[in-house]
Amino acid sequence: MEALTSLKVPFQAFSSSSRPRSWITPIQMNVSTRNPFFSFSVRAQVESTEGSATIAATSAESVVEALKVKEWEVGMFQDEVAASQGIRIRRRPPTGPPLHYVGPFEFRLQNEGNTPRNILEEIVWNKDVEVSQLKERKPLISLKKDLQNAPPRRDFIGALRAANERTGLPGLIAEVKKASPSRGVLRENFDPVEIAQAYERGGAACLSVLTDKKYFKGSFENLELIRKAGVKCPLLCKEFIIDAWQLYYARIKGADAVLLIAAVLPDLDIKYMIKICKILGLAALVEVHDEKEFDRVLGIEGIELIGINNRNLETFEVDIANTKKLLEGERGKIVRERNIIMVGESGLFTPNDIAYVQEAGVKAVLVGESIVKQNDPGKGITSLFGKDISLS
Ligand SMILES: O=P(O)(O)OC[C@@H](O)[C@@H](O)c1c[nH]c2ccccc12
Repeated sequence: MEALTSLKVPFQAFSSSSRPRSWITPIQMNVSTRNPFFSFSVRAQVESTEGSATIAATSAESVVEALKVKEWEVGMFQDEVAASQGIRIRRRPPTGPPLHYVGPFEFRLQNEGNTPRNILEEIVWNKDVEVSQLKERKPLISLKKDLQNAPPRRDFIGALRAANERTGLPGLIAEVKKASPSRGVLRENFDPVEIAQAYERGGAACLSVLTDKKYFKGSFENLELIRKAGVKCPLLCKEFIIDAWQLYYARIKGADAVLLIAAVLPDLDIKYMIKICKILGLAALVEVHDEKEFDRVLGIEGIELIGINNRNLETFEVDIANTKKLLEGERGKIVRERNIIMVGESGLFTPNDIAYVQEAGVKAVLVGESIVKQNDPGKGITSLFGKDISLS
């Protein structure tokens, strides 16, 4: 009997899954080559991004099978935790239980239908694949090294507060957005740097840069280009974040803030990511859409910036009354007591809209469509607020 604890083998090597989500560390391995048969037994610790467990097996096939079963069970457990918090978005398409799974029957039923239930779920499933491929090319260890060369961080929240005090209006986060799944292409002649500079001249406090390619025609290149062009407004990396690896990546590419979507992330993920953001010096804009998400987020310590999305990301319905509804009563009181900056997001087109969400209690707004569509996006800001809010 020999103990092998240093060997780490990606589970991917054994499974048909293309995502290296688990690792096996043999605890004990016993190989016998006595004739006429070759035999072995193994006890191993399985670690995955979702948890860990011990397995025992006596043949190569059963090791593979036991690993598949464990990985599947851990994934199921994660989905259950998310569902218990009211999260409807599943992180990955269900794969179905492994062939020899012996477990509660209802698990089998839950796995039926592996098409996404809505656009947000589709985006998240695609993002999961995209991020695991990026991670293979650039593991966290090498990203951490690149951190030294990341551009200096700027104070995203400070810029919003300052703008609010300077103008008496909500601080503007102006969005560099070429397209969206709900609206299609918003602007054909799209020069991200030109738009960013026009926003800055027009009086934006901060900018939001879409980096998702597939659904929003954005890119990390746009973020980098804007940062390198010398735009001083702090930058929000507008991405679907599902893995802490993306926080490091965003920081290296020049982001000063990131978006965390409560409809996608369970509480523990949000807590963990907020901690990493603090270490990296990134501000976190935590986005909610309904009361339940808002209450979950208010239960998490250390949150300074919360966005209320007026757009339902599952149905695309937009209603700016959502901001008002969520800030009424007790929730609004908690926000004021804790000095949390609230951001009104989406569907804001006119000075009346701005006044309406400001009255509801926001100190900042996030606006894309109405200003990015204008020939001169800087002038778009003036018409959005009904007055010139530029510094000059
Ligand atoms: O273009 P609008 O309606 O002004 O919306 C901007 C912004 O709120 C929206 O792009 C947004 C808010 N939360 C998101 C999450 C993912 C993608 C996009 C978004």
